[in-house]
Amino acid sequence: MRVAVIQLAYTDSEPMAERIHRVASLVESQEGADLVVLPELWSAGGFDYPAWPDKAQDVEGPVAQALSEAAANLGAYVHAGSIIEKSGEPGAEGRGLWNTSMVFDPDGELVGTYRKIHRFGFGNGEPKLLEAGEDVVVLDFDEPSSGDESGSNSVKVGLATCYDLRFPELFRKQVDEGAEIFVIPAAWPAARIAAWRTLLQARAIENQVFVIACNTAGTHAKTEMGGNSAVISPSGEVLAEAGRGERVLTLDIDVDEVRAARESFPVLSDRRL
Ligand SMILES: O=C(O)CCC(=O)C(=O)O
Repeated sequence: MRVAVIQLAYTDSEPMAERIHRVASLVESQEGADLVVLPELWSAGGFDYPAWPDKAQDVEGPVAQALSEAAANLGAYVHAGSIIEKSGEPGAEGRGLWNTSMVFDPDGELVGTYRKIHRFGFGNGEPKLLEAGEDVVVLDFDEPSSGDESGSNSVKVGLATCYDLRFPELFRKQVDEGAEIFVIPAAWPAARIAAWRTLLQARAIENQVFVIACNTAGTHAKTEMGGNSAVISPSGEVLAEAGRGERVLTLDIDVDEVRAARESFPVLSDRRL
């Protein structure tokens, strides 16, 4: 499976409509990719809290339309990062806004959404403005190359977002639902990038999965983003890693390595529940 991780940089001065257009073109240019991944809240601005209500949209809004079209034109799965989702239903706390990831299939169909469960901000930002997601999401992707020995040719992909990375129990739940890859878009600041790198490796090692993590670059809302998007193997090897600036990481991963790692070192079967 060829993966393209688009570590996007943006500033406060780029209007949202232009950014959507730029990002959709970048996605479409990833020829040969089977899965393209974008960062968290790139359209609304990860730390631009005051802008969120105005930039909120539903899962059929401008970001969804542009990325659905890009996925279909490219013929690849696209994890569109996340949007500030505004829904007609208010939600448990009456706010009606969520930090929601969207995934499109190679026909451009929306095949999954994930509402971020752990809200970041310690009383400000997400906990003040957004609802918390409630559902663990693991999607089935068609594997592009031939299937494994059992004849199966689908891959199970678990979704999480940024701050969720600090909550290992979410990822264990995904593993219990069969996850072989975790896809994690983020707007993780430079100030804590050492923790990001360590936690990505930890989640890969302890769950024996591929981790595909797409962070934001650049500085917006006075917050410098940390970059260091990465793809990590089921044994914790960093297969590709970006630096601080805008960059696309492209590489092939073999999902059979997950099954092989779990067979040769069956640590998950030693869990005591
Ligand atoms: O946990 C962190 O240090 C960063 C989390 C974050 O920025 C987010 O979830 O948006």
